[in-house]
Amino acid sequence: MRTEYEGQFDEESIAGNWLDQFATWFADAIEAGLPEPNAMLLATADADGRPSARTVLLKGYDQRGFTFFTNYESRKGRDLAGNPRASLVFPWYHLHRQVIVSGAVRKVSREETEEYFAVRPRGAQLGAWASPQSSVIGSRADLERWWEEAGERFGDGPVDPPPHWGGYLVAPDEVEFWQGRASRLHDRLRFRDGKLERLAP
Ligand SMILES: Cc1cc2nc3c(=O)[nH]c(=O)nc-3n(C[C@H](O)[C@H](O)[C@H](O)COP(=O)(O)O)c2cc1C
Ligand code: PXP
Repeated sequence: MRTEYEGQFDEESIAGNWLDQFATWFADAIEAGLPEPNAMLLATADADGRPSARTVLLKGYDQRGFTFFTNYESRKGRDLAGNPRASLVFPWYHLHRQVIVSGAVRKVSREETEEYFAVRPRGAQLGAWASPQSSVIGSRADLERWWEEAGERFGDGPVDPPPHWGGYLVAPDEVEFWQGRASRLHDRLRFRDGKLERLAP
């Protein structure tokens, strides 16, 4: 398999900062009808440097960075407790683009978690209570029973976020915008320390 990439991206056309450039490319990804344009790979490492990666959904971004929500006691949550740094990759292959972020990670405020949790479908809210994310469990039936039990506990009332569930903010040290080009001579432009740098492909 071999795909030749086409595109052009240069110091003239890139925005003056990572945030504006990300907003432009994210809008392009949505406009292009990519499946789950807000899906991003999240790489973490534990305190011994053992890496792991998985997909999470971007739920917000602004000058501070990129936000996603998860279980704080999951593998990624444990990794981030011991080593609060991460890398994100937006894999927009159909556009021959990727955006790569790396930076420090911190939890968002409880208010921000509550605000987001409130707009999730009730089934997913109960799922957050039911699932001991990343733990080995006995069966699918156990999981469904825990979900039913959570539903019974909350009855018809609102479901609060579990204490072990919430958002993380990845505050970027660097953000790379990668545009595929012919002959593997891709464009790689990176914002770091407020400076724009070009990297070899
Ligand atoms: C498209 C997609 C989006 C996902 N989004 C999230 C998410 O936003 N938060 C989350 O906790 N898990 C999400 N998951 C599940 C994770 O990939 C992963 O299985 C889970 O978080 C457990 O990861 P861990 O054991 O490495 O902590 C998503 C999976 C896919 C395929
Ligand atoms: N938590 C889990 C386990 C998920 O699988 C996902 C998305 O697949 C999410 C959280 C985040 O998405 P949402 O808040 O839209 O359910």
